[in-house]
Parts: sequence; C-alpha cells; structure tokens
Amino acid sequence: MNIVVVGTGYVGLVTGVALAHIGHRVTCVDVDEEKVKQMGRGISPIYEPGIETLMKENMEANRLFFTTDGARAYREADVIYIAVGTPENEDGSANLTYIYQAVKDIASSVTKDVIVVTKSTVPVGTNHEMQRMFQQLAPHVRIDVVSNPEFLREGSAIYDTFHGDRIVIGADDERAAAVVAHIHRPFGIPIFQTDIRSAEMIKYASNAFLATKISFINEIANICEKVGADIEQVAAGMGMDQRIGSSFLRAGIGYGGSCFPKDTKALAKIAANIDHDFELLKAVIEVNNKQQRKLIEKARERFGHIQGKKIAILGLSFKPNTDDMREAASLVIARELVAEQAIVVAYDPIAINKAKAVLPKEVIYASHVEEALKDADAAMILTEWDEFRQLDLSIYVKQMKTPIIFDGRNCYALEDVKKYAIEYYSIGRKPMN
Ligand SMILES: NC(=O)c1ccc[n+]([C@@H]2O[C@H](COP(=O)([O-])OP(=O)(O)OC[C@H]3O[C@@H](n4cnc5c(N)ncnc54)[C@H](O)[C@@H]3O)[C@@H](O)[C@H]2O)c1
Ligand SMILES: O=c1ccn([C@@H]2O[C@H](COP(=O)(O)OP(=O)(O)O[C@H]3O[C@H](CO)[C@@H](O)[C@H](O)[C@H]3O)[C@@H](O)[C@H]2O)c(=O)[nH]1
Repeated sequence: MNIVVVGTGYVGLVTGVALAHIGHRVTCVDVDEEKVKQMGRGISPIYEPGIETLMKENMEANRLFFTTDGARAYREADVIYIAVGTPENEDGSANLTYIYQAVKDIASSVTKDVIVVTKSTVPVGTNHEMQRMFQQLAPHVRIDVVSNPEFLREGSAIYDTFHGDRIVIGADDERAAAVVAHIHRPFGIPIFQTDIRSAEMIKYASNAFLATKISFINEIANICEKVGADIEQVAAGMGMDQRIGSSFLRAGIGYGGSCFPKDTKALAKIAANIDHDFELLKAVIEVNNKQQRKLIEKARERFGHIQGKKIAILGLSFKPNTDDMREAASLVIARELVAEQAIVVAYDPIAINKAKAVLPKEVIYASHVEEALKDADAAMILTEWDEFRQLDLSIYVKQMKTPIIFDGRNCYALEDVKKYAIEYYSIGRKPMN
C-alpha cells in the first residue's frame, strides 16, 4: 500500500516514520523546502528522542521518502494522511486554512480512488466539510474521509505511537474504516471505531479533560500553600484511587505546548457556536493563565520589586525532552521579567535556538547551568529537565549571589533542599527559608 503523509511537523513526521517502520511504503510531503532537504539527509527538523535513528533505518530500507512534490505523491497514493497544523485564530477557534489547502492540493492531483485520513485536530464537522469539498472538487474519483485523531505527546512521541492506549477511527464508510484499521494493526494497539463526529469530539474532550486535571490540581496546590498541606502528598494520596488515577496530577506553573492551550480554547468556541457556555472549561483556561504567572507573584512578594535583579531562568521549552516553545510558560515569565527591568539569563539544554526567535531580545543566554546561575539574585525553574532535577544543590549555593530558588515544577524534595542554605519556593508546598 502506498501511503502519503501531508505535513511533516511533530505529528506528520512521527506518523510517517512509524508507519514505515511497521512495513508500509510512506512518502512524506511538506511545502517547506528547507525541512524536506534536511529530512532527505536523515536529519529531523524537530527534537524528538529516537526519531532520527528510526528515520535513517527506514530510509535505508527504502520505505520512507520525503518530497515537496505533493501532486505526484497524491497521484500515486492509496491512502493520504493529513497532519498539517490547525493553529489558533484570534477568537480562539481552530484555523483550518492549512487543512482546506491540503484538501484542494489533493483534489487537484488525484486520478484514482483514495482514502484521506485526518490526523490533525479539527473541530466537529470538519471531516464532513472535507468530504463535501472532495465531492465537489474531484467528482471523477471516490475519496473517503476518515477521522483518526492523534494522541502522542511531544518528547515521548515515538514511544506513544508504538504503545498508545487506543487508536480512534471515525468513519462513515465501513470499507474505508477497515483499510485504516488494517494499516494500524501491526502496532497491536486497541482500535476504537466510531462515527466521524464522535472521533473528532474524542480528541478535544480528551485534551480538555487532561487540562482540567492539571488546573484542578494547581488550584488544590494553591490552597495547600495557604493551609499548610503538601501538594505532592495530596496528589500521591489522591492518585492511589484508581477512579482518579495518578497521572496528570503534577502541580506546577500550568500547561503549555501546541495542544492544550489551543484545543481548550477551540472547544470552548465550538460550544459557544452552539450557544453552550462551557463554564468549566473557561475556568480551566483562566486558572492556567494565572498559574503561568505564579512565580512572578512569588518573586514580587519576596523582593518587593524585581527591577535590576539578576534572574536565572532554567528551562525554556514547554516541557522536557522537546525544543517546542509554543505556549511555553517561559514566554509569559521572560516577557514579564524583562518588562519589570530584571536582568534575565536563560538556559535550556535543547530549546535555546528556538527560544531566541520568540523571547524578548533583552534575554541573555547561558551555555550551561553554572553560567546562568553565576551571581544571580534568584533562579526560576520553568521546565523539569532531568539535568535540573539531578543537579547537585550545592551548585546553587556556590554560583548564586543569593541562593533563592523559585521552582515552578517541584524538581526537588524538601528534605534535600533543607540540607543547604537555600531559600526555596515551590508550588503547593511550604517555603523553605
Ligand atoms: N504536536 C503534537 O504533539 C500534536 C499531537 C496530537 C495532535 N496534534 C495535531 O496535529 C496537527 C499537526 O500538529 P504539529 O504540531 O505536527 O504541526 P506543525 O506545525 O509542527 O507541522 C505542520 C507541518 O505541515 C506543513 N504544511 C502546512 N500546509 C501544508 C500543505 N498544504 N502541504 C504540505 N505540508 C503542509 C508545514 O510546513 C509543517 O511542516 C495539529 O492539528 C495538532 O493540533 C499535534
Ligand atoms: O501532571 C501534569 C502533566 C502535564 N503538565 C503540563 O501540561 C503540558 C502538556 O504536557 P503533555 O500532555 O505531556 O504534552 P503534549 O505534547 O502537549 O501532549 C498533549 O497534547 C497532545 C496534542 O493534542 C496530545 O496528543 C497528548 O495526548 C496530550 O498529552 C506541559 O506544559 C506539561 O508541563 C502539568 O503541568 N502537569
């Protein structure tokens, strides 16, 4: 079977590589010539653990190809996966420009029947609109649209693709659903087949639910700080109840990334469009916006004002093991610190290059942790990279002017911090000073 993947971002590239790895012949199409050139040399344009090894292996086995020539790829395809971006419009709704462009590109090229599988996250009704467009733009062939939302996490995308909890297939046509199920069967992951609209909704509802768990635990953390309870203990005790589950109960400075922020807003907008006021979800979003600024509040409380203070930021990406800066808490925090005329020195093991393009120009970059901490008045930990979790705490004492840590990801056990002359403020736990 000839499979084509449209868009080689986090989802498209991982999907293409994984489908090739289970034996399919896969051509990945992107409009970005530079990216395609890089991938043709076996270089991944994104940082994702394990991806380059799998890319090279499958390219060498002649199963994985990269091209900008979409027209040719679509002509020869049996199944086309769409994995282009669906970013946020100004009003919070999903921007479907790239989706509809891909539909037009495919419709103008295909000469035989084909199945189009939508991996991108799209609002309910979009796959049916795509189906309608195909019927109008390419009436000479049969094109079946299948919804197959993606659930991988950045930083563990390869693992998630091979070990996911479910593969959701939403289809109107049984034959098309069977073909997509057949393609995915080698993964050995349970397949949940449903109608298209439910499949589209499963994706938004799943992300909104996970975001709700995070905002919920963050609110509990905020209360813990005031009543003298410890959020780590509370989350551990809650998580032992299997009805609650222990995952996604890590309190911190909120969720970021390319999905939760935009997908929660898009779902609130989907609801608003049918005159449903999704109050709970709007509160989840509001709590997150406040939570991202928590360390600034703590610093203000501690210092009075932060003008002229040298602040070391440790961690810039929205989570560890990725260089993705989309909606990272560091964007909000660095901007606010710079606006208050603090001196900001930032370090991240992987994301500095991407960060330079989006953080204020006043931010100074360090090439290692010690350099960032040197003579700093305070450190703010924004991403829980292993490098920070495993850092010898004496380094803070040795390097900083005043060893004051604002830890937005609860990287250290309080008993460990207690052994050092460190002032330590974290999330949902008592301060150590
Ligand atoms: N990033 C994630 O972890 C993740 C996980 C699950 C679902 N999703 C969803 O998957 C979709 C893709 O997300 P992403 O983060 O991979 O996006 P991305 O922005 O990283 O990549 C999109 C790619 O599509 C390419 N593209 C755009 N229009 C094209 C066209 N007409 N033809 C060929 N290529 C085209 C772009 O050049 C880009 O390389 C989104 O809907 C997102 O919500 C993302
Ligand atoms: O207990 C937790 C878990 C996560 N986070 C934060 O939540 C954000 C998202 O983390 P994660 O879900 O691990 O990463 P993503 O790559 O954004 O993956 C989410 O978004 C993807 C895109 O839709 C989905 O495919 C995944 O299933 C979904 O987990 C990050 O900022 C994390 O720091 C917390 O604050 N506490």
